[in-house]
Amino acid sequence: MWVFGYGSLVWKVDFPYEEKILGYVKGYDRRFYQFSTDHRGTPANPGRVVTLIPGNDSSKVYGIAYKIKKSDIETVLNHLDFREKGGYERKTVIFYPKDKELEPFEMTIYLASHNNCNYAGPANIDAIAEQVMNSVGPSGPNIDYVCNLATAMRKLFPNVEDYHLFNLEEKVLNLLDESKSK
Ligand SMILES: N[C@@H](CCC(=O)N[C@@H](CS)C(=O)NCC(=O)O)C(=O)O
Repeated sequence: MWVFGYGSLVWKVDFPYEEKILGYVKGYDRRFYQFSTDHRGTPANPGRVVTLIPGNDSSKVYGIAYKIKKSDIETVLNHLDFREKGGYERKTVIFYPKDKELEPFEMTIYLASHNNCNYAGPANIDAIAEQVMNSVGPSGPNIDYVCNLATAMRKLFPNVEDYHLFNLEEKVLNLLDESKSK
């Protein structure tokens, strides 16, 4: 079994896997449109984390496909179902390896759709940055989530642009600098 990571599963891999492949899924865009009340925020002060929203024919979301050993599947799925309990559901998508020698194949993805209870939806990027700056949850500050993802994506896919992610990272880091200079 394969699982696709496009958010915290890119930089926080707390489950066993036997192989990983870089690549992308088509027809989606990665957006900070999901409230996090159990990892990067609280019910009273939710943070914002990523999900995937329908994009256009040229949309691609890059990430990592992890191959789960047969004997680990039940344990890993139980673990990820709990970790992603804040509104994510398992879906099946086609994964396109970055290595064109490899054929596309089906795999599992955790996706928070627009009708889940924690769906935050679109917002002004400055408002999202403010929310990130002011949110912390059981897994740590929301700013760490944004910066860890941006850093990991730059390292793994140095030639891939993700304006939404890197613009948010820049806004959040600017707010951090301003708060330090006060
Ligand atoms: N399904 C996404 C993960 C989305 C996500 O980041 N989920 C949050 C739940 S709010 C998470 O696991 N956070 C762990 C953390 O913030 O440390 C992926 O494929 O990477």
